[in-house]
Amino acid sequence: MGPLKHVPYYDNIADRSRTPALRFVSRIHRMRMLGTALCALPIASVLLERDAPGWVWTALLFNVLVWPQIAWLLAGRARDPAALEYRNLVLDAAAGGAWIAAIGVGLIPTAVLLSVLAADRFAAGGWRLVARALPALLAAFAVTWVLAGRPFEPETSTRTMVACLPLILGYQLALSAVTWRLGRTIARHNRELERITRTDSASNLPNRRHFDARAAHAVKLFKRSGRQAALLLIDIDNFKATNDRYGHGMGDIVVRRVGEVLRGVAAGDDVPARFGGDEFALLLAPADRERALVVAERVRIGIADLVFEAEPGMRCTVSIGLAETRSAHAALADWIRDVDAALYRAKAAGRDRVEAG
Ligand SMILES: Nc1nc2c(ncn2[C@@H]2O[C@H](COP(=O)(O)OP(=O)(O)OP(=O)(O)O)[C@@H](O)[C@H]2O)c(=O)[nH]1
Repeated sequence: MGPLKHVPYYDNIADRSRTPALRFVSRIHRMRMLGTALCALPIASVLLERDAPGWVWTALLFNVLVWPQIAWLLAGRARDPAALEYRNLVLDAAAGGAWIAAIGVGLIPTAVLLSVLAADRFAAGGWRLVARALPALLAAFAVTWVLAGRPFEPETSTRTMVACLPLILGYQLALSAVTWRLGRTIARHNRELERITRTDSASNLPNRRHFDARAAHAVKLFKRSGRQAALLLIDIDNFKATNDRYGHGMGDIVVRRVGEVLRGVAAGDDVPARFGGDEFALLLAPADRERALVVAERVRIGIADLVFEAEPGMRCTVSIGLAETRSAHAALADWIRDVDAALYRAKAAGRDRVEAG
């Protein structure tokens, strides 16, 4: 088994889909197998009519059965599988050009082959790939056409037209399905990316940027429609001492557990968030002072009651400042200033308490 370790990990077929580039190659591989098989039907129909020699049939079988596997292996082993697959797609186009010449430019199969070749290249690499593939297609067509004695038989028999149907119906549908699946994957990735950009990874809570946007919106809503909201700033008490005594790792666990308490307390449109460092925020919307005081007390007690398995003797308390929206708040910063002042009073009064501003 020694030499195996020199083989790239994606040499194992089951591993091929592990990178985006190889997923791309794998998608093209499946489409190539389907496409070449379906393209072969009208080509074979014309070759039968033209009584083509054995070596032409061998070339067709090679193109349908062997070439997709070679392309797949080459792309899988390449340093840059996607770049190699683009080259393979250009070779596919050249093969297409040669077959169009071999069938004497039969009108219907030529039109269908050209449309599939163009759509496929466009789906994989846009206009650039179409522009790269076109000269290869034309060159292969010209060489084959001259070598084959310039055959030109545009009429298409009924059988060849019927042989085009699976390509027209099946392949275009398969290509649409691939494009649709790709669109769904991109949409899912975008959602995940958006979630990551608004989440603080240590506490798994929305981050300051997201919080600021939601709190600023709450200020606007209050001005526009009088919808009351309340803001809590929650600061861990003596967190530096906790870090010094139990280690930074335990401090990180505290941050995560505080996040869990805030998430558990938040309801409806409330926004729990990591405000920064050892400070957290909870936007309650809608909320009057009464609800804010009740929720703040639940947060304070919830955190004071936390038990840490790794350090059963460790306790964590928080000081909380709160204020509801007021007409004096021209902007979010004014609201935060009020809440901060209340928090300062809670710290000054001995910590582990709630103060309303
Ligand atoms: N482990 C850990 N520590 C953090 C994190 N964020 C901030 N801290 C620490 O939190 C501590 C905050 O210290 P201070 O601002 O002095 O406040 P404090 O010690 O909590 O004291 P008071 O707020 O006055 O009760 C600093 O030592 C920071 O390094 C974090 O994500 N993980």
